[in-house]
Amino acid sequence: MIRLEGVTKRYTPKGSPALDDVTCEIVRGEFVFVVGASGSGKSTMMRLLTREIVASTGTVLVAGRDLGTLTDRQIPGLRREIGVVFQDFRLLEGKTVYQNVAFVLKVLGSKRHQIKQLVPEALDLVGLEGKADRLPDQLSGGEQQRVAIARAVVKKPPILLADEPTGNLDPDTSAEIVAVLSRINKTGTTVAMATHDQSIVDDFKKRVLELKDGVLVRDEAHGAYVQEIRELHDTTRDED
Ligand SMILES: Nc1ncnc2c1ncn2[C@@H]1O[C@H](COP(=O)(O)OP(=O)(O)OP(=O)(O)O)[C@@H](O)[C@H]1O
Repeated sequence: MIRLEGVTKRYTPKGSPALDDVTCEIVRGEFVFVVGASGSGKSTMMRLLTREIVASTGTVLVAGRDLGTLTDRQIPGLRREIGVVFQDFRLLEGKTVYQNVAFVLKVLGSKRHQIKQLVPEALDLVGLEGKADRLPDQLSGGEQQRVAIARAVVKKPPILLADEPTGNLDPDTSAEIVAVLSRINKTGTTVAMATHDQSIVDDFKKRVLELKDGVLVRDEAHGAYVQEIRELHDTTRDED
């Protein structure tokens, strides 16, 4: 579904790499947290996957496409396969919740009857039933992020990328948002979420990819935000 092979990204030819020789694979249906300090390369990884930026070296494969050889005309096809959610919800302020979500389908050329079916389905999935006619400024931050998630998944993409989706939310609301992402993952969507929210990562116990200065330093199933010292002791004991 997603595969990085020896991927390095430099924003400037002589600068240090934002991603440094990263190799990893995310298979269909997985939920992965990408963690690391500010500047470690999380957003860079997300932006490579949507072909917003291109790798300096290495191969990025997404939904069966090699993004290094993708032509400009093939980019819309890639973007149909990927829903994206950001920290700053990026909603259209003058449009209602319903219109914000329907807008994506209109741009894609969906028929009216499809829009009428798919938008309420997406709003139900994120727990926004009954709020379709509100404007974004009549919603809480958590509700606005739910709209952004509904908008990302209404076209039923196989992949959902979320870049710090809880960065503007309080801890309880953050947990609700990740629960929504987890529910979407259970419908079969592959989810990758960049975050530096330690309690979220520790509570949800998903696969963790950790970046440090652009290097992938950890890839752990059911991981915590920080690698536990206890595990290191256990490993040492196992080796005795
Ligand atoms: N457009 C750009 N031009 C030049 N350097 C950039 C650009 N975008 C990011 N960088 C640099 O690349 C490195 C990785 O940045 P990136 O935004 O991927 O990190 P991050 O882990 O997402 O950080 P944060 O958690 O603060 O969003 C940083 O050193 C950053 O300064």
